[in-house]
Amino acid sequence: MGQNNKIAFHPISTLTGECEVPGDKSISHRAVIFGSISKGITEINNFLPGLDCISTISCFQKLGVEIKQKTSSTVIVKGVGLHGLLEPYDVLDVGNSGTTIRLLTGLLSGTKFYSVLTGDSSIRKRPMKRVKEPLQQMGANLMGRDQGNLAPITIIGAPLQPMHYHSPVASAQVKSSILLAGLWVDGQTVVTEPTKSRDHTERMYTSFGGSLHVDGNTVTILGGSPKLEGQKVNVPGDISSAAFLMVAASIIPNSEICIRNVGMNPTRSGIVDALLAMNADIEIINERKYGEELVADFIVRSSNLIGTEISGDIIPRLIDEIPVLLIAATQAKGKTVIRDAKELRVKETDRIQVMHDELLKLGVITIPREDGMEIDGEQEFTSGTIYTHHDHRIGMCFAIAGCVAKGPIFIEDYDAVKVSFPNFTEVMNSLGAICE
Ligand SMILES: O=C(O)C1=C[C@@H](OP(=O)(O)O)[C@@H](O)[C@H](O)C1
Ligand SMILES: C=C(OP(=O)(O)O)C(=O)O
Repeated sequence: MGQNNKIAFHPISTLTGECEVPGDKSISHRAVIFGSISKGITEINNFLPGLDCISTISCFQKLGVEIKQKTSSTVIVKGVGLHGLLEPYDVLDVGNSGTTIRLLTGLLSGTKFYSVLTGDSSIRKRPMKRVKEPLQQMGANLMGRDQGNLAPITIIGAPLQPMHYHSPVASAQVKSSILLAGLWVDGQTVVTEPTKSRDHTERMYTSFGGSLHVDGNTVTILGGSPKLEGQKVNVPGDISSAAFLMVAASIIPNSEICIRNVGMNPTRSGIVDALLAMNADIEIINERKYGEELVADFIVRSSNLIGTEISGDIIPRLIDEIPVLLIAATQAKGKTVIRDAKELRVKETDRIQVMHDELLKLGVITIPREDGMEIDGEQEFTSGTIYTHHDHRIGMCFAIAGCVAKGPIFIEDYDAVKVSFPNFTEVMNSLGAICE
């Protein structure tokens, strides 16, 4: 492990200032995807230059799309149209990105060519059955390890049929994978979810000129190779990245920060609701439309948090923020209970187990459950060393913990944060964090 792959976050007495977080990861992926399958130029501003989104760019370059990063966060895509994608000359490597592998499996299922998708050791453990089964029902010809349930996934493009899929999980990756496959279908593709998951695919498809119908938790798309046109996409700041700063300002005493231009899509804003339920001091100002999305500025001040229960329909609206909510819960008065969040077990890591194990290294006790966790508040972090298991969100959780610990927290494999928040250290430093 290189020297700069381990870092220490030290306790601090205040977090103050103004900042922005980088562009939304989910929206950045989709802007590259829709830009590639549209005709004409797509300009993406405030693109997230995180490793996951760079993986999406590199996959589409191998599929014959010209994509240039004018600056790290300004991307120009020369769209080739759905039928202009070319058989890739090599295996498509999605790196650490679950979104890329699930969405591309759907999109590539309807081509006329052969392609193979793989990724890092975490990706090769993550379930692909959730997209493989519905896509096979549509006629997709997919193979992979463990009877097609694990990457590497081989796709032999095939004609696809209309389908109404009732998804057992509320997953935007499953929904989007099927909808992207549905673009090839002569007829309707319908997806119904148990609870509504993030709807960035639906919003962006519409802004590129596609038409679909949303009725509650059901989305219907009329395929047959729609005519999509390149667009200018302005990506809002990622609320999942802002979540780390919101929790930090809430638990570090004497803090007041302003985070500008944060995405406030209602299918993503569960973190705000959960923190408000915990008595956080969050002021939401300048709420405004931002293309198809909503953004706002957040003022967050320190507060005396109280424990809460987080379960049910809110879970898909804050699934990636649960690890950092656990950090907030350690500093709250009373118990916090997380339920209905079994999905955490199939993310970059098993985030229930990893949070339990790494918190324990710092003297914080939790009770892991199959679908969540129980955690008592008013627990102190001792100084110590934790390991990210190459999960970006785990790394950032413990950076925040270090700010309120009794002594420094050392984070091994810290580079993982580059997956979604490449300038996390710089932003934290600008607000007064001490790390080295
Ligand atoms: O579609 C997306 O961009 C994402 C969907 C979510 O995963 P699931 O669809 O598996 O819930 C989320 O955890 C992931 O970070 C990004
Ligand atoms: C789960 C995540 O992403 P993905 O599924 O795209 O790897 C995440 O960013 O927390």
